[in-house]
Amino acid sequence: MILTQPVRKIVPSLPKVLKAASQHVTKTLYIHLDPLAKSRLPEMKQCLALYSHIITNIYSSSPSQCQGLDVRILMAGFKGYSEVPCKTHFRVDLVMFDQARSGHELVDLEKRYNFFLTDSRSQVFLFDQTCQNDEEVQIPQDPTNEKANQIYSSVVIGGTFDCIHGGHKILLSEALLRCRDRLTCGVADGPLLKNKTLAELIEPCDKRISNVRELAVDIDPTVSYNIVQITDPMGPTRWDPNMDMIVVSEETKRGIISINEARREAGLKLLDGYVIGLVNDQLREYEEEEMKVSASSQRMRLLGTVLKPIIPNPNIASHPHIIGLTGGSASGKSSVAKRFAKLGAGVVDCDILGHKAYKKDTNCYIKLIETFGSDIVDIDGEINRKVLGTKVFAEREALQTLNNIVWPEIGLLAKKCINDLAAEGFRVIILDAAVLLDAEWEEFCHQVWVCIIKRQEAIQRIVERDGKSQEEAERRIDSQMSNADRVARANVVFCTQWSGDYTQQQVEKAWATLNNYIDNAANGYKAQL
Ligand SMILES: CC(=O)SCCNC(=O)CCNC(=O)[C@H](O)C(C)(C)COP(=O)(O)OP(=O)(O)OC[C@H]1O[C@@H](n2cnc3c(N)ncnc32)[C@H](O)[C@@H]1OP(=O)(O)O
Repeated sequence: MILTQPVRKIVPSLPKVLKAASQHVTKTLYIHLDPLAKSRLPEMKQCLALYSHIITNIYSSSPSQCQGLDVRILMAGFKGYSEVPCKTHFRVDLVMFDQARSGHELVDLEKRYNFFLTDSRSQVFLFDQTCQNDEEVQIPQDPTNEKANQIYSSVVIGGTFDCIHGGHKILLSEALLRCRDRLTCGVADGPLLKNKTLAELIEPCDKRISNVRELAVDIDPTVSYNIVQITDPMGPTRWDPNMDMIVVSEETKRGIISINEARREAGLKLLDGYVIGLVNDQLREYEEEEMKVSASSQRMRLLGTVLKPIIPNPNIASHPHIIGLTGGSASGKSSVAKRFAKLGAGVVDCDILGHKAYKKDTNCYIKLIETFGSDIVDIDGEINRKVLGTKVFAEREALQTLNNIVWPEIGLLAKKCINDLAAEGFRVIILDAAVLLDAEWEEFCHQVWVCIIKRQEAIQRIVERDGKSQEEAERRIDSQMSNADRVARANVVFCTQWSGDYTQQQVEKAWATLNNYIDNAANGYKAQL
């Protein structure tokens, strides 16, 4: 979409222009500022503040006006190059103008923007003289950002850049607006991610670096990029002499002081700082999510959605649909299974089957006593799980021996339960198994769903629920597979860290998607017949 109206009128008209434009787009909406829109502007200094204002407004209102679209503002128009963005990363199918033009102006515009298009030659004029009655926006003055109006050779930014959102795009654009030659971008990794919400869902650093690069080069191919992994908060600002200015958010502005202290000590030029405000999240529905646009909230919204494509399992019948539900100790797996049961799923609790597997006088029972000694037998003649647990959780090999004895038996019992539930008419069966992935029971399932919880929270739950000491709880968690490894094998992830309502909405989201998936698979099958 080409913004052609005078720049001072762009902001007031944004909600309706963005909404109208988004009706024509399914994936990416590029926004370009026509150079003529800049006519009658005062001096350049004030322009930068106005451009920041326009960019911030577009990115903060686009989530609600252009839901689901990847909105990208091309920097060329704001930096005074009219023809740079002719090679956008994604193909441009349609050119839109924010207002209708007449006569020679139209011919001129058409000529100028034909370069955007590849094979299709469509154009749309969104409004007939959109903003005649709209007020002109006043150029915002920001006394806290003294350096807001300067252009620098080398600019630096930093962040995690997970689930790229409007806040990241504002940070990047504000930096590019003031950057002439080189932009350094530090992408946080390793210890910097330790305390992040749902850190297991953060994309690998390589992927985040390539996402930032792809976006940055797309919106501004005129500068050179130095996009690097950082594992401490200062990254290359600690030693790189070729840096002039840093753009930070309200939350990280104190970082400028420590960076400049380190640079002073190293005898390096101090950095000027430019601070951008935090953007409110217009899509926020739950109080558990942050007020500002944040990757943490974006990750929270991934819970209950399909993160890894579902690959049909040829080893099992397509009906009933079997979900392997697993998670670390105290991850809330069984409570999630109960929620699915209420929605209509059949649940096979492998923990209960485990008890059944070594009931008195069964084969497993005899083998366990032979292997672990008669002291695991309680006065009632049954296996004392606490005693057995103490033996096996203290030693990896002993646990492996126990698993080798009981898993085949639990597996047989689970298959029988699945068949019984299918005969009762359940079309979805949840196989609730604590160590499903260790046992490689994915082969019995159509999908794997995983519950995760922060390590600290799991430890606290084990201490409170099972009466274990802090050390015992830590040992139990550390002896299990990590959340990151579980997530890597999961189609859907849940987290019970917040309120019951927040867990319930994850469960309902997953249930709705699953039922759609099963219906579509069934329809596809019928269509093939
Ligand atoms: C493939 C499967 O997932 S089958 C279901 C899991 N069961 C098994 O693997 C059978 C072997 N385990 C057992 O017999 C028992 O768990 C025992 C004897 C080791 C301990 O019994 P208990 O003291 O009653 O503890 P409990 O059964 O509640 O297990 C405690 C935690 O250990 C974990 N755990 C259970 N079995 C195993 C195992 N084989 N390997 C590693 N961790 C395990 C679970 O995460 C469980 O945590 P949770 O209840 O918070 O989810």
